[in-house]
Amino acid sequence: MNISVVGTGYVGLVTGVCLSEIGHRVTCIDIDEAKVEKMNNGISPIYEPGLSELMTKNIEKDRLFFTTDHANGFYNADAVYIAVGTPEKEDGSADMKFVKQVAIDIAIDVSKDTVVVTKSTVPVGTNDKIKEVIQANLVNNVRIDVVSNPEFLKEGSAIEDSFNGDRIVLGSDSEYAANLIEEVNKGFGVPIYKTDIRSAEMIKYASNAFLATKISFINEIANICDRVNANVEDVAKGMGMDKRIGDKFLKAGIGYGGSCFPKDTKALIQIAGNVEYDFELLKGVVKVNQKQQALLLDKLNERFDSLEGKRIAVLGLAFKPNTDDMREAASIVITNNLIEQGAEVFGYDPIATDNAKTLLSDKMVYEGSVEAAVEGSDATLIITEWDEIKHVNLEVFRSMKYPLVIDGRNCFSLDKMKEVGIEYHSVGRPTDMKKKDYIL
Ligand SMILES: NC(=O)c1ccc[n+]([C@@H]2O[C@H](COP(=O)([O-])OP(=O)(O)OC[C@H]3O[C@@H](n4cnc5c(N)ncnc54)[C@H](O)[C@@H]3O)[C@@H](O)[C@H]2O)c1
Ligand SMILES: O=c1ccn([C@@H]2O[C@H](COP(=O)(O)OP(=O)(O)O[C@H]3O[C@H](CO)[C@@H](O)[C@H](O)[C@H]3O)[C@@H](O)[C@H]2O)c(=O)[nH]1
Repeated sequence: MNISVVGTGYVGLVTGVCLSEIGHRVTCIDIDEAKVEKMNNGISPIYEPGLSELMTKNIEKDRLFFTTDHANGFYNADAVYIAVGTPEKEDGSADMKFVKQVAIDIAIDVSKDTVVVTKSTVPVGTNDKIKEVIQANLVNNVRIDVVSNPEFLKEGSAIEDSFNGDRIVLGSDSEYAANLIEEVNKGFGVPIYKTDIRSAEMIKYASNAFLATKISFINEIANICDRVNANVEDVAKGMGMDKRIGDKFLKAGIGYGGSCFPKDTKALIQIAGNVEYDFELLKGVVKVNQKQQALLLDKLNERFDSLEGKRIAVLGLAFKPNTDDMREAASIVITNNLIEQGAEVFGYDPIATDNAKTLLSDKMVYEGSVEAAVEGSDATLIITEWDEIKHVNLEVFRSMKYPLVIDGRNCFSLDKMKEVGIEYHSVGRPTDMKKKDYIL
């Protein structure tokens, strides 16, 4: 089929590339000229494992195109996918300005019967509004149906998730449109769940809120483990063996970041508030996450009287491994605070440094390797569990002024760190060693 995808961010580009991989003719549209020029030259504007290769392959097969021109991009489209951003507004609600603009673009430029498919995460009721806006501005005499098709991919494994997802959710009030989009997705071989529009929209928010709840829950348990000398990794393993609980998303650390959980939890609180419902549990989840992001700072401040003039190495800046995405990364809160306290901060990330430079303080120093960041530092903080960081030769920490590692992602074995003689603090795992016990 002929498909247009509007927005070529993490969701739009992955969607467009994967739809072309299963045989559709896909045109991706973006208003960002620099991005479109890059993509037309076969370069992916984002880092996502496997994306560049699939992109090049499908451009060469003549079934993947990029343009800034909506009319050209919509030409002959059987379906138009909306994949633009829905960022957080100041009050926590989702900003629909990009989605609204796309609805108007569709109304003006679509020239044949089309199914509009919303991939963006949008508040309950938005797809009905999208249809209203399109109908109110429609230039040509064409039929428009709407399908809510929320996206569940994770950054860093987006391609893998697209072909091996747990489900594809399609919400529509038109049987014809739902069946057409079911047909479009058949090539993914992922189970398809059809429902009404509002339930589909709610499935997305409820799923993200539930996953965020699991993370905040295990982080609270970790904080208690810290105080009672239990090991949260063993606790999570033992809990996860119960199939009703499941073993996923129980990794304790310094909280969730990224472009989705932080904004979607707040948006759901607003969605509930709009119908006078106080979502108390989710408010707690958000509060716990804010507290958790400061955990490494608390541990560091307990350890030093003052951070003034201290050299602190920060390993990992992206919000999670295998992505260059810095949105809502814990590194933002942590490095800003360190710099405010007068520390000199030396950061290293294998991929996200360019994006970090646009977001972090200009007092940050960026190094090209773990070794360079760590050397001569008073403390090393681990923020993102990149493989390169998890598998670093532990001897590297001996090049610090004093080998003190505070790990927000539980990357290293407690026994190994003790054996090598590194003062090591992690999240929810017992540390029985005092400073004097460490080999210098
Ligand atoms: N990032 C994720 O992992 C993820 C996963 C699932 C769902 N989502 C949801 O998907 C949506 C998109 O997220 P993202 O991270 O891909 O966003 P993004 O910010 O990375 O990309 C959005 C793109 O849309 C383009 N755009 C804006 N207005 C446009 C217009 N009128 N016409 C054409 N292009 C336009 C922007 O230039 C940008 O390239 C959001 O609602 C998000 O919540 C994101
Ligand atoms: O056990 C865990 C799992 C994750 N995280 C953190 O949670 C955040 C989000 O991680 P992840 O969910 O893997 O990445 P995202 O790309 O943000 O994906 C989430 O958000 C997307 C956007 O809505 C959804 O599509 C995905 O299904 C959902 O997992 C990151 O900061 C992780 O470090 C933890 O702290 N502990």
